[in-house]
Amino acid sequence: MAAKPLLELRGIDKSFGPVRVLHDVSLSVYPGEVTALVGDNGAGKSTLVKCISGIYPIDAGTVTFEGREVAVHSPRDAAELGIEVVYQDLALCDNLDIVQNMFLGREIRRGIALDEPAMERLAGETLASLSVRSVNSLRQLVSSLSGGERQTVAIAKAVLWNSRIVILDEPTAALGVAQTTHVLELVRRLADNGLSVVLISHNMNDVFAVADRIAALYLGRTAAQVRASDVTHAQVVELITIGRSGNLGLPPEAPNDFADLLPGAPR
Ligand SMILES: Nc1ncnc2c1ncn2[C@@H]1O[C@H](COP(=O)(O)OP(=O)(O)OP(=O)(O)O)[C@@H](O)[C@H]1O
Repeated sequence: MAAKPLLELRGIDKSFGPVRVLHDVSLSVYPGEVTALVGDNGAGKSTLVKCISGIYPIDAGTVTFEGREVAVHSPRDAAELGIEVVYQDLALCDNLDIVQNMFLGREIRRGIALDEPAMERLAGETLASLSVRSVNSLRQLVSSLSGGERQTVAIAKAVLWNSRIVILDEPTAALGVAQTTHVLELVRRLADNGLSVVLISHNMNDVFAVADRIAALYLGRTAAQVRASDVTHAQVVELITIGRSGNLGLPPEAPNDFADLLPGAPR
């Protein structure tokens, strides 16, 4: 596993008017790893992701990408860094087919016409590189796909655009058991291919099935960022519900960032 984070957030604050939603949040995202971002409803996960993806400006804090401080002022800035977010509901257009969805807004042209064969080839290659065999035809309308296939196409779309960091917002929330397994396998494969994956999830089984690292938010603060292999389900539930876990081996008064000093954390 790589020792240096690809993306590092430090001291992130974000308020909406008088409501302070993120306070001094830290997050480190490593290449080749799945980082699960967990927290109760309203903990600030979506807001943090919107800050990372340039939708919301941060009020304070630093964002470092490959060791260099960056300013992400817009989704375009984020896309240029290779940060792609796959939202559960908004990821695809039902009335378009798989190829059209994967190239929406970034179509390949040949003269004034769309280069359909090139787009079809690239879409097919991307799906194949992710070992996706479940879609019958690249020209199938997305409305005819199952929930799991839709997530697969949405994730493949992010990969197609040379993403370095793929942020998945509850990708299995609407899926049954078998489809959840497929999507989690795909998530793991993305990381094994060297991408950084951030997985927002409320499902501890999913988290422990694929995550290398778990970042927990509690009431807009970082409760801890730990290796998944160093914690139990019960400890993560404590981090989510009361903001700390007495059994993490941290001194009781330690600031949450000390979680980085847990055994196995990168130095
Ligand atoms: N645009 C906004 N204006 C004011 N408050 C907001 C805004 N967006 C989010 N909030 C508040 O910020 C807090 C964090 O919300 P956020 O959606 O980031 O949490 P979350 O962890 O993603 O929750 P969930 O798991 O329910 O999606 C909530 O109290 C929410 O009401």
